[in-house]
Amino acid sequence: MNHFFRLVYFLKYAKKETAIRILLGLGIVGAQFSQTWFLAKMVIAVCEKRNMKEILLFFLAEFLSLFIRAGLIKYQEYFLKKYAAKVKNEIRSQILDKIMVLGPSFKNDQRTGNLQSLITDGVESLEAFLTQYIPQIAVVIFTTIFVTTFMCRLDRTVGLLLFFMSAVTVIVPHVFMPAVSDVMVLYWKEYAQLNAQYIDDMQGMSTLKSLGVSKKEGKRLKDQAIGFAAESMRNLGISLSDSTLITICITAGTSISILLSAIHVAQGKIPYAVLIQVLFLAGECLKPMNDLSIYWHNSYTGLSVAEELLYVLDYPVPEKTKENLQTTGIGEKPEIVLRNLSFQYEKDGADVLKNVDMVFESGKVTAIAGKSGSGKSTIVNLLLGFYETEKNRIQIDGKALESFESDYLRSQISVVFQDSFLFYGTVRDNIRMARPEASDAEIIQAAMAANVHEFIVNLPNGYDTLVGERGATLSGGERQRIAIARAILKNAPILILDEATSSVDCKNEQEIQNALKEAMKDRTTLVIAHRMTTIEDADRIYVMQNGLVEGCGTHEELLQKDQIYQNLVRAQSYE
Ligand SMILES: Nc1ncnc2c1ncn2[C@@H]1O[C@H](COP(=O)(O)OP(=O)(O)OP(=O)(O)O)[C@@H](O)[C@H]1O
Repeated sequence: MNHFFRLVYFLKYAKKETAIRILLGLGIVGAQFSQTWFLAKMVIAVCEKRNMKEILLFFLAEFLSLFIRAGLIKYQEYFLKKYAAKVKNEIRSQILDKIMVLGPSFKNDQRTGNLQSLITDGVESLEAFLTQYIPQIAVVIFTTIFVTTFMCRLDRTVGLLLFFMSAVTVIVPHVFMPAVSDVMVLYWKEYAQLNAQYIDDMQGMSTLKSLGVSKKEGKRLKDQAIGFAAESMRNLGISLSDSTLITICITAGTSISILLSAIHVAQGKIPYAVLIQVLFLAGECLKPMNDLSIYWHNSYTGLSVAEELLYVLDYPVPEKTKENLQTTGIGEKPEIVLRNLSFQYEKDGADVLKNVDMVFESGKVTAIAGKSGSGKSTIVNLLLGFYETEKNRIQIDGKALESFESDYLRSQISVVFQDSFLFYGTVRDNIRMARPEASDAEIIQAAMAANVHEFIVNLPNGYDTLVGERGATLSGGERQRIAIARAILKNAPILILDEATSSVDCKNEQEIQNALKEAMKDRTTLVIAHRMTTIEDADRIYVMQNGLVEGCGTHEELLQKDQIYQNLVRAQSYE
C-alpha cells in the first residue's frame, strides 16, 4: 500500500496533465451518459406517441452527444501519449540521476541488465497505472456522486444500489493487494533476471562460443524463460480473479437495478418510463467502473516494478554528495597527497589498500607500478570520488578530497581508463563529449596530439563516422587513442592514465607516449602502467604489492635498490 502511494506521488510532476486527463474522462462519461439518456427519452417519447418535433430533438441531442464523445475519445488518445511520455520521462530521469549520483560503486553491485529493464520496460509498465488507473479513480468518484444523485431521483433504492456497487469496484482491487504484491514482485524479478541473462549472453557471445558452452547457456536461458512464463501465469491468475469479481459485481449491479425497478413499477411506486431509463442507464452508470477494472488489470506489471524502482530511488546517497561542497580550490598544477590511506570495497572486507602514503607533486609525473591486483586502479577510483574513504586521507592542494563537489572534482581530472568506453555516435561526438563547447579545430588538434587524426580522416566519413556500441567497430588501440584525444581535449589540471597504452602496439605506444608527454606538460599526472617502458621517465615511481607501498624512487633508483621493481622489469622483458 505504501508503494501504491509512493508511485502516485510521481503524478505531481504532471499535475496539469492529470487534471486534464480527469476532465477528459469525465467529459467522455458525461457524453456517453447523455447519449444513452437521450436515447431512453426518445424511446419513451415514441412509446407515448409524443409529437415528432420532440422525438427529433431527442434524436439530434443523442447524435450530438455521440459526436462530442467520439471527439473527446480521439483527443484523449493523443493527449494520453503526451501525458504518459512526460510522466515516464520524469521517472526515468530521476532513476538515471540517482544512478549517476551513486556512481560506479552502486552500479558495480547491480546487474546491468536489471537496471536496464527497470529503466526501459519497468518504467514503461507504470504507464497504465499512473496515467489511466489513478485518474480513472477520480473519474469514478465524480461519476458515482453524479450517478447516485441522478438515479436516486428516479428510484432511490436503485441509486443507492449503484452507489454500493461503485464503491465495491474501487475497493476490491485494494483488498486483493496484499495477496498479490508478493506474486507481483516475484514476477518482475524473474523478468529482470531473464533480461539481464539475455544481455550477458549477447555481450559475452564470443566468449561463450570460444568456450564451447553456447548450447549449455542457451538451455539455461530457456529454463529461465520457462520460469518466467510460470510466474506470468501465476500473476495472470490472480489478476483475473479480481477482475472477474469486479465484472460479476458490475453485471449483478446492472441486473439487480433493472429487476428492482421492474418490481417498483409492478408495485406502482414508479412510472414505467423510469424503468426504461433505468434499463438504458444502469449499464452506463457502471461502465467507468468496468474501465477502472481493465486499467487495474493493465497496471499489474507496473505495480510489480515498484519495489525495485523505490529501492534505487531510496538508496542512501553517500554523505559527501549531500553537503555544501566546494566548487573551487583546485589550482592549475595541484599537489595530491595520500596519507595513511586504507580501503575496503566491502564493509568488513579485506583491506585492498593498507596505510598508503603517496605524494603526486605539482606539475610532475608520478607513476604507480605493481602486479595485477596490487591496488593501483583502486587509487584512481578513490581519486575520482567513486567510493568513500575515511575523511581527509586524500588531499588536493591541501584540501580534503571529500570537501569538493563531485562534479567539480571530476571536471578537474582527465582520465584514460584501460578499457576506454566509446558511445554509439560519431567519432567527433565521442571526442567532444569531454568539452561540449570545443570547436572542430580543437577536436582535430586533440586528435593529432593523440596520434589518431590520420586514422580518423581515413575512415569512410572521417570525423562523422559512426562508431558502434561501446566502440565495437574499432580495435582496442584505436578506441584508446580516441579516448586519449578526449582526455587531451578536456584540458584538466590533473591527468590520470590508467594503463592508457595497454592495448596499443609498440610503434603506436611510442607515438602516443610522445603525444602524452605534450599533454602531461604543466599538469599533475598519475600514470598506471603495465609496461615499465611507459613509466621510465616518470619523476617518481611508487611500487605497490598487495595494497602496500613497498618502494619509491626514480626508475634508475628503483632498478638499483628495489627487488619488487626489478622483478617487475625482469618479468616484462621476458614478455
Ligand atoms: N569493485 C570491486 N569490488 C570488490 N573488490 C574489488 C573491486 N575492484 C577491485 N577489487 C579488488 O581489489 C583489489 C585491487 O584491485 P585493483 O583493480 O585496484 O588492482 P590493480 O593493481 O589495478 O590490478 P590490474 O593491474 O589488474 O588492473 C583486487 O584484489 C580486486 O579483486
